[in-house]
Order: sequence, then C-alpha cells, then structure tokens
Amino acid sequence: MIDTLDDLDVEGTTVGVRVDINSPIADDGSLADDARLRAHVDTLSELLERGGRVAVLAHQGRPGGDDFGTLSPHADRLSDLLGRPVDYVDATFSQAARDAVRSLEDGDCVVLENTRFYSEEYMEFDPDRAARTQLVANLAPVLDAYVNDAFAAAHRSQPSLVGFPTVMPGYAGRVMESELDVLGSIEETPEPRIYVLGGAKVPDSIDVAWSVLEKDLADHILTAGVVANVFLIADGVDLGDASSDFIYEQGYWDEIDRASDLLDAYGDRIALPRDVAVDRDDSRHELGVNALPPQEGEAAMDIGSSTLAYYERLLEDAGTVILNGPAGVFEDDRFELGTRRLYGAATDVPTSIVGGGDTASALRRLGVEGFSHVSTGGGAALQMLTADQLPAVSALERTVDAA
Ligand SMILES: Nc1ncnc2c1ncn2[C@@H]1O[C@H](COP(=O)(O)OP(=O)(O)OP(=O)(O)O)[C@@H](O)[C@H]1O
Ligand SMILES: O=C(O)[C@H](O)COP(=O)(O)O
Repeated sequence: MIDTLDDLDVEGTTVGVRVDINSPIADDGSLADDARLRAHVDTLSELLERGGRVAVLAHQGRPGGDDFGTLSPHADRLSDLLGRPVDYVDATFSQAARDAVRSLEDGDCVVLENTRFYSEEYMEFDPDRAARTQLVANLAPVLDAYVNDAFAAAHRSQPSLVGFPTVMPGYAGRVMESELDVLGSIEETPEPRIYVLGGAKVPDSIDVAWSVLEKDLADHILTAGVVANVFLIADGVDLGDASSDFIYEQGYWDEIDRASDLLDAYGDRIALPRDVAVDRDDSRHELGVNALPPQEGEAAMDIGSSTLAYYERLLEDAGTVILNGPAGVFEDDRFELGTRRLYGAATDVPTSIVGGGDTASALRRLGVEGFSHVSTGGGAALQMLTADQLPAVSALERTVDAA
C-alpha cells in the first residue's frame, strides 16, 4: 500500500519531488520534446496550489552521452507549462542548493541540477545504503517529505529514487499512481500476448525477454531496432562492420551471447527480422537476411517490408501487445517506415500498451495514435509488465511513517 498526495498535508511543507523529465535534446541544447514535462504538470500544480514548497529532482541523459546536460531548459519550460515562475539552481545538494530550498515560500518551485552530475547517483544501491549517499544525506535535512512521480525511472535503484523515502515519508505523485494502476494487472490482459522489443537499450530488453519467457507471460517476442540487430548477429547473420561496430561501441557486445542463450532456450517464440533497410546512395534500400552482409559502411537502420508483413500477421491474432522502442532510426525519414507500420498495426490489437520516451515522441511525430495506454516509462513499464517489483515502488511501500 502506497500513500499518495491525498495522504500528504501539503501546505507549508517542503517537498522533494522526483520527476522523470529526461527528454530528447536538440543539437543547440534545447528540449526537442516536452512530453515528459507535460506529464508531471498535474502533480506539480497540485502541490503548488495546495501551498507546497517544491524542490524538483531529476536526471537528464547518462554520463558520457550527447544528451547528458543541465536541467536549466527544463526549468524554463516547466515555468511556461505551470504558468508561474520556476527557479533553477545549478547545484543539487551543495550549500547553494540547500539555501535555494530553504528560501522557498508556499507555492514556490525550484529545479535542482541534474542528479547524475554527481557520481553516486549513477550507481544502484539498496535503500538503506542509498540513504547514506551524499545526495540524500545532504538534502534530506532541508526537506519535510518526498514525492516520487518518476515512474519512468522507477526501475533504477538510484539514490534519488530509493534513498529519500527511507529517511522521510514518501508519497506517489499522480503520474506514478496512474501508471501503477494501469500497468499493475498484466496477468489480466487478453492472450495471446506479444512483446515488441525495439530501440537501443539492449540489456534492458534482453532482461525483459528472459523474464517474460520464463514466466510464460509472452507468446511471442518480435525483435526490432538495435535489439533485433543483436539477435540477428547471435543467430549467425553477418550484419556487416557498421552495425557490429555500433553495437560494440555501445558496450553491448556481451549481449550477443545472452541473445544466443535466449534463442537456444526459447527460439520458437522469438521472431527475428527477415530483411533490413540500409542507406544506399542516400536512399532506403532493403536487403533480405540471405543477401547480407551489406556493402561496406552500410548499417541496418530499420526492419524491412517482408519483416513488417510477417510481424503484422502475428499481431493479427494477438489479444495484447506490449511495445517498447522504435523499430528503426525513426528520426530519419528514410527509416521511419518500420516504426510507423509496426506501431500502426499494434493499434488494432484489443489491448495495446506502449512504453518509452523516444517511442512516445516517435509516435507523436508519425501521427500514430489509438493505443490502450501510452506509458511515460520505457524500461520501467516493461519491468512492471514482467510482474517484477520496481525498486522505487518498493521503497515507497516501505517508507517511514509521517510524524
Ligand atoms: N537500427 C538502429 N540502429 C541505430 N539506432 C536505432 C536503430 N533502431 C532504433 N534506434 C534508435 O533507438 C533510439 C531509441 O531507443 P530507446 O531504447 O532509448 O527507446 P525509448 O523509447 O526511449 O525507451 P526508454 O524510455 O526505455 O529509453 C532512437 O534514437 C533510435 O534512433
Ligand atoms: O528514459 C528512461 O528510460 C528513464 O529516464 C531512465 O533513464 P536511464 O535508462 O538512463 O536510467
């Protein structure tokens, strides 16, 4: 049982609110999509209107990634969306951050700097240990309560997600509450159940594949995106140097062995692409897997038309489809076809659940709509749909009682 904002006496309370506003970032550093910020408006508005003093905690990107950066543009955008001033401080738990939090008055909001600018935040801890990290130990004394609205990051056991509710009363925000409500009953969704695993977070997808196949939750897994490329290599297909180098550079080379083990154990339930699309002479060019490897420098950027026809046939019989991650590099018009058609076919399945920040942004861009539920979370939604407990949710369940 988790307490929600209904259980929090907000007025005059200084609340640390963990949100997930991790967003695509344009080349000039601005936000390329604000959907995740919009999702949290209800929670933040409610807290501010009820007289709360709100300190927003969030991450942006992963250390070393192109989208790793400051939350300053997020604060500006939140101010527009909330229709009130939102301060930003370029510190997360230092004296400057604590002073900014202490000086909040009822109805004020400040965004603290990217929690991942600080190295312990990118490590996974059990909640008790997380409570002793620098972030929690330094910031908790200036907060009265903690609200976790970051469903999309709830599968990470990082300090800002599991540490605070160990030392102060923790509550679910409105996004967290509604996601847990919708996604908490996977066993009740109609069968057969198909999982579509695409996108670029290969280790997360392989974890999910193991889990849903072992628990007999999935009748089929359709692979797409970089996940499919890893499975194709595991199946002995020569995808060429460009795709292999990309997988190696992402640090996913070991995932090929894990994919191979999965194919050995459950190959009859895992569908692999029959063709892929590459960039040849600046155009989309499709190649059957028998015609691979592609020419030098060509990478598999999307699933091809034969694969789409095959996947569409499988989806025709599905009762539930759960999708995460684009089928290809949808940002490039030549490689959006797989995502457009695969997700389009999924809207005809009686229960269709979509997860993922990039996925949701791809679907908006492509104008594909009509799903039963579009989750703010990618990996988190998938983990929830494996019927596994999310660490940040467990931490809220075990939170300390309000005084
Ligand atoms: N074949 C491919 N080669 C390279 N990149 C790909 C390919 N297919 C998809 N991608 C990239 O995958 C990225 C999205 O993957 P990701 O796993 O982050 O999805 P997501 O929906 O954001 O999920 P999450 O919310 O878990 O992060 C896109 O930027 C897209 O260009
Ligand atoms: O985009 C996401 O899935 C969440 O913000 C979590 O980000 P992470 O995968 O970098 O932990």
